[in-house]
Amino acid sequence: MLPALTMGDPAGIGPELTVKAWEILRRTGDAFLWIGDPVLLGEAPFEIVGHAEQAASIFPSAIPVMPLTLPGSVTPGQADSAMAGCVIDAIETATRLAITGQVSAIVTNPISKIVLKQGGFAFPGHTEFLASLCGVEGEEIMMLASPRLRVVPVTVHVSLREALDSLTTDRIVHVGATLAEALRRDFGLMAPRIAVAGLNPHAGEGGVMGHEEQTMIAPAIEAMRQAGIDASGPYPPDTLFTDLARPLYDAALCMYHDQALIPLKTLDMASGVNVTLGLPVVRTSPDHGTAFAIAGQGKADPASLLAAMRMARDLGARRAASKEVQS
Ligand SMILES: NC(=O)C1=CN([C@@H]2O[C@H](COP(=O)(O)OP(=O)(O)OC[C@H]3O[C@@H](n4cnc5c(N)ncnc54)[C@H](O)[C@@H]3O)[C@@H](O)[C@H]2O)C=CC1
Ligand SMILES: NCC(=O)COP(=O)(O)O
Repeated sequence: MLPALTMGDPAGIGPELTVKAWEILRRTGDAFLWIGDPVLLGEAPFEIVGHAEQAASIFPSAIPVMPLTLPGSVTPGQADSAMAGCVIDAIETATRLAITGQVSAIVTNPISKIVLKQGGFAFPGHTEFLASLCGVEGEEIMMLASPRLRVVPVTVHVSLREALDSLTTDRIVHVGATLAEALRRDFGLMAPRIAVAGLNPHAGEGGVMGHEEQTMIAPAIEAMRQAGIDASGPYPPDTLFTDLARPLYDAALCMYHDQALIPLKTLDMASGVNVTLGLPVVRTSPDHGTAFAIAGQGKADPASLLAAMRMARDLGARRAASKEVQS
């Protein structure tokens, strides 16, 4: 089986990345099925398919497309909320194919959150939408993974103020437990080590710079340890991502979005992958966004999308193997 790749925002770099990824992957045989309006593929050869299983044999010579029709023309770099319905359609179709076992994974091209919101979309991003489509709202967890770092933010697409208000010991434990399970099952780490970041400067410095470490985070670490998870911390966030610290853990559990994503994108923007944990299906995505400013100019680097494809393949294979062992 092969993964389904969604078109993402039609005015972003998704279409260009799709063609660039196909040009590279057609030589290695790592096929994908693209879901979108073929008008976005420009001069690249494509072939319409009715079923995902037709895609593999087509892939060496053309991009296999499960077609959708955009409601109007697209100017690269010019976002248009009238496209939202079709963008959402692509995600829904990919999810249906994954849930019904017709594709091995969902790989998503970037969407613009503001454009979709203006188009009436009720979710902050793919992560939450996919959880809803899969019937596991609240279970979804965002991980960003690269060769040098894995990070998981406990709070995701909310303002910093809201993030602080919504952090609880229970939520930290829940996210930590899902992370530990995913590191074992999907990443093949038998005894994963989770480093938990503090929230405040110097991890609170014994309560002088904030109390959340003592009242909320340390109890969560203790609860995880009681459950057999190798969690440690809370560590001062400013030194948790240094070259010396990173080899000491397999994933960093962070308290908010930017605490997690800034170090990852600074270290590894080109090869970072966004993975949604807690879903019944595999979903990966490049770590970057729509990059409207460079769309349609031939400048977009497909490295992160290629890394997302590779990770989808590896995670899908590990999940399939673990299902076989269980049955
Ligand atoms: N998974 C998703 O669907 C994601 C969507 N977004 C959305 O993307 C939109 C734009 O977000 P920004 O914060 O501007 O981040 P961005 O990642 O789109 O762009 C940040 C900078 O990186 C450059 N860049 C990004 N990807 C590149 C690539 N493949 N090759 C060369 N240069 C690249 C851009 O030109 C820009 O200078 C927002 O609406 C955001 O919501 C952001 C992250 C993930
Ligand atoms: N900053 C990461 C991001 O925005 C990814 O969001 P999603 O669309 O994958 O939920």
